[in-house]
Amino acid sequence: MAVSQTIFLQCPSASISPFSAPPSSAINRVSVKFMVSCCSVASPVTLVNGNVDSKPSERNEVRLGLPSKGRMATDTLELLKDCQLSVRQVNPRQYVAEIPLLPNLEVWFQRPKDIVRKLVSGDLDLGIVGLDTVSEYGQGNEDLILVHDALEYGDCHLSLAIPKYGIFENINTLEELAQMPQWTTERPLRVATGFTYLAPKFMNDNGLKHVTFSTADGALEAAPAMGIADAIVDLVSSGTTLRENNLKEIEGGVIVESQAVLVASRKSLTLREGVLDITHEMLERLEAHLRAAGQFMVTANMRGSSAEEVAERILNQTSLSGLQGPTVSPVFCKRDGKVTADYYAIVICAPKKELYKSVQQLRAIGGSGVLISPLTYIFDEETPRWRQLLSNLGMGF
Ligand SMILES: Nc1ncnc2c1ncn2[C@@H]1O[C@H](COP(=O)(O)OP(=O)(O)OP(=O)(O)O)[C@@H](O)[C@H]1O
Ligand SMILES: O=P(O)(O)OC[C@H]1O[C@H](OP(=O)(O)OP(=O)(O)O)[C@H](O)[C@@H]1O
Ligand SMILES: [Mg+2]
Repeated sequence: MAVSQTIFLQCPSASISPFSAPPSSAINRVSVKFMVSCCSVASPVTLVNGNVDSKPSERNEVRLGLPSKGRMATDTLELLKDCQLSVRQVNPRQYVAEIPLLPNLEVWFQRPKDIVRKLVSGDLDLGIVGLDTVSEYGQGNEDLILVHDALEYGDCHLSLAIPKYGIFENINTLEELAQMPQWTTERPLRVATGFTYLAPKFMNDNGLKHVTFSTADGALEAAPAMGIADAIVDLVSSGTTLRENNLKEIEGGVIVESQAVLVASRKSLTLREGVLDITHEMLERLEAHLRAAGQFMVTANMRGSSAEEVAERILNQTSLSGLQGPTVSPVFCKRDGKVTADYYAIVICAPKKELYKSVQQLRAIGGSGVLISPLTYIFDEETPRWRQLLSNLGMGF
């Protein structure tokens, strides 16, 4: 079923029509009508995202969408490489690639918003993008499932920001902004944003009544100083751009906390052969890698009278207890013709952040020859996210 959202663009600034979201489960193809009302005649144009056919596309390959450019692109390829899922791309302008370790998988490089649109239209099965993009372009569509919701890069948040000066000087919360007497039907709060779904929805959900929106593709932070808008809704990560443009965030103004996520189409997971298996392998590798990324493996030698005695010394130190306690093994040598163990080799995992503290504690209890090595994976028992995914798909047990 095709669903339409009508956006009215006016010149010189645009105002987005009252936000009306279709029931999310009903969307499998989103068509957008732009009513261009700055010209003398309003002319509706219907655009369709992705597959124009109503049948699911017949293909045997599983398709993964990865960001083709922007700040997510390199980090995504790096993460996959760290999971031994290196992407082989013949040249940077070729948009299809492969992951040799996952046969039957095609990688398609796309702009992040197009990845989400193509998941919804059924032209992709899996994708890696920011949660902000999933929320904005997925519009709550129930066909989109977050397989991994925290890939630990691309951190930012979508936030409402207002000037630090003028009538906003003493406004520090969303509630205070909403209660300002200035906003009326004739003179609404003007918000500039590229997030034309989430921003109106947020304002609506929070009871801000007199609001209009204008949209632009970038450098939104300039809009208040240019007199085009009173406030902006945009992504913030370090906060530098807001600061440099004399803008501030306010309490209650965060719309989405975002980072990179692995997202899939429910239909693909349940109906397309091979999607679930590839998703399982990707999820296992991602989880095992991300767990390992925060830890180092530490080995050391320690003099002792028995493995238990050495273990006890280690366990008495809070930052040395490892994942499931330390591994302690005797180091044998021959003395006076007798095989004995005066030393024990110990292996622990130490959080990267506490590495130096761990080394100091090891030394303090007699550790020597301390070796530190990076970890590639920590595979635990079945990942909780896999169980959650199966139960979400109605396949749980
Ligand atoms: N400081 C940041 N600003 C914007 N996005 C960020 C930031 N930090 C992380 N991200 C994440 O990176 C994603 C891609 O942003 P980026 O600006 O690189 O590409 P884009 O917005 O698709 O392209 P363009 O800005 O050229 O339109 C965002 O959707 C968001 O999830
Ligand atoms: O909090 P900060 O670390 O300063 O980052 C936030 C800025 O980064 C993004 O812009 P981008 O660099 O993508 O440029 P754009 O406006 O052209 O999209 C975003 O739209 C903000 O403007
Ligand atoms: Mg950008």
